[in-house]
Amino acid sequence: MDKVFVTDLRVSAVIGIFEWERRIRQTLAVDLEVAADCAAAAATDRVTEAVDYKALAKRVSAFLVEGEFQLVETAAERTAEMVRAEFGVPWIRLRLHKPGALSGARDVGVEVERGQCP
Ligand SMILES: Nc1nc2c(c(=O)[nH]1)N=C([C@H](O)[C@@H](O)CO)CN2
Repeated sequence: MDKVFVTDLRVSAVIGIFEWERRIRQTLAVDLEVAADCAAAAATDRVTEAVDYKALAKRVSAFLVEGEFQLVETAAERTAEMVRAEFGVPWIRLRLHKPGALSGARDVGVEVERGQCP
């Protein structure tokens, strides 16, 4: 299966369950992979035949900023749903990191995988 991926996409967003977290922005980092037919894009050499990683990153960033989610689970699940619907991809794996959120740990987060590989 071919994939298009974006790694370490940094987004500054409201995220968290505590009252103090609702008043600030924190960094989220997103790694995502989506199933894509790279041969079809390569055959035409046109981005219109590809999953445009620039458009994908822009939309994911805006979605996370607008969402103001509490849990990283909710943010990951809703983002995966949105990408599948709007970009027409049959499969996605998304890791959402909230670096520095846990004292004593470098990173925390979740990984979700949704849909079927073609
Ligand atoms: N499984 C989760 N655990 C926790 C979350 C979360 O989103 N998913 N969030 C928090 C707080 O917001 C934390 O990041 C700030 O101290 C705690 N546990």
